[in-house]
Amino acid sequence: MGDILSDWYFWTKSLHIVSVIAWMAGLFYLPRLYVYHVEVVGSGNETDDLFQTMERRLLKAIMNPAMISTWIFGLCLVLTPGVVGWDMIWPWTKGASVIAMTWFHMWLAARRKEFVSGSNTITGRHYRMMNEVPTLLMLVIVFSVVFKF
Ligand code: HEM
Repeated sequence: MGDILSDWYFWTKSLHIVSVIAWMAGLFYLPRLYVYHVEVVGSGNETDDLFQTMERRLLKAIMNPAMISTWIFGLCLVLTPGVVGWDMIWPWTKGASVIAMTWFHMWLAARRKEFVSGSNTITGRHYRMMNEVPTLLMLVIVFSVVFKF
């Protein structure tokens, strides 16, 4: 198993990074859609339906598969011999941040259901603030994997 993962290391890492790019694109864009949905569109009109369609497709067709493949290739990298040293700090800061990023994804998915039922109570300002969460986590993750402190 270890030998196979070592042979495939460059493939796994490339596919991990491609998946991360797709996931992050959605994590940055979906809260922006929510800001416009709350502040400009409102609920119970044709544009509301259009935004709900865009939000559903972004989450289901791009973000969910991208999150799953980021985790699969990321865990393959964790299992590749010599990649992670658990006595270092970086795997722990990265691990905590990817768990937080996954929580943020689930939080966005739960908010989408509120738009569907017309029961959203969160303000545009709150969504703007939440929009900074993936940026902060991305900084911790990238500095962790590159500096490997
Ligand atoms: C979802 C769970 C994740 C796991 C289990 C995971 C795990 C890993 C591991 C073990 C490596 C290998 C480091 C090496 O080859 O030395 C890696 C590389 C990398 N990860 Fe992740 N990762 C995850 C999510 C993320 C996320 C969300 C991002 C970006 C926001 C990210 C960005 C990167 C980058 C840029 C690299 C390449 C670093 C380099 O080669 O210098 N990962 N990941």
